[in-house]
Amino acid sequence: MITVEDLRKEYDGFVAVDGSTFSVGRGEVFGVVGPNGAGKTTTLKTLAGLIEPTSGTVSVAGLAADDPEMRRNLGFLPEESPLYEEMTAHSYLEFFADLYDVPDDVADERITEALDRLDLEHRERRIGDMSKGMKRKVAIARSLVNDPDVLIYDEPASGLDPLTTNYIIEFTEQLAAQGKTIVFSAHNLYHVESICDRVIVMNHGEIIARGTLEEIRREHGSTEYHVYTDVELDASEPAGDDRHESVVGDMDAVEALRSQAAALGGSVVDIQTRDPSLEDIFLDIAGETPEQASEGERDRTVEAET
Ligand SMILES: Nc1ncnc2c1ncn2[C@@H]1O[C@H](COP(=O)(O)OP(=O)(O)OP(=O)(O)O)[C@@H](O)[C@H]1O
Repeated sequence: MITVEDLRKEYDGFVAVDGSTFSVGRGEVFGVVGPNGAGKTTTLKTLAGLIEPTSGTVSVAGLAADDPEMRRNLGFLPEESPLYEEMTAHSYLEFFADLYDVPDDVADERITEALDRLDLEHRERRIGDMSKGMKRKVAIARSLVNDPDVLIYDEPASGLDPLTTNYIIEFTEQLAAQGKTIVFSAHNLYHVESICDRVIVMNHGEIIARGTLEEIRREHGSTEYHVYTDVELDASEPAGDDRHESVVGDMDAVEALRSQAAALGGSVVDIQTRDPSLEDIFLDIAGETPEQASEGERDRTVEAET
């Protein structure tokens, strides 16, 4: 559905995206993950035809990203959505449906359905008086007025309270189940873990890992074993109910803990495995946490500006 080949974007000599190649299949939920400044927004805006690449190609459903026909079949949710503060959600969405030449009756039905599904309360309020979460829901509804096959969402759940965040993530899942192709970016890796089929992990403009989460997990990061004993061990931490928790990285170490507990007259009462999170994986690949990478990005930007 989407093909990106050797995409590069420079801003006055500053390389924001450096040779990205990836493809997204029809009906897939594809995550673009990375810390601040990694190049996610630049990548997404290029997919949406809003930024012209310095070099490389982007095609959506066989059309070039700047083809007007492609733009009609795409819904873009910017990271910060400028909304018309004086309008109500409904009139604002009608206005956009009109821009896409959606017939009034179809638009009305589509808008009501989207706002119902998004559970937007107080929809007759002027947008300027709405909360951040409500505004984001209006922006998401806006991305749907033309009933596009492809949705490009830049940080759809960033900066929202956990309840609204979950709502938006679940809604995105429903859109995928309906057959929409969705590309979305996130720096909070947790969101991606729950809904993406495949991801690319970006850092400093480059793709540093790609694949399904399982593939990436297999390749980077390792499973943790949380071993609970009824006696205190050398490196255990109290875990309530007279239990003690030790965290180790492989089964040999688990067996060593079992022997240690037995030597002290105790035993292992529970073992839980924990897969590495994408945060752990990022640290493994990039050698820094996403937060450290963001800091570095700021430094790099300052250097580039001076
Ligand atoms: N118009 C621009 N002019 C100059 N530099 C830019 C411009 N837009 C982005 N950049 C720089 O390009 C790099 C990538 O930015 P981009 O917005 O794509 O990253 P991001 O991963 O989306 O980050 P964030 O999560 O903070 O939005 C950053 O260092 C940014 O400062």
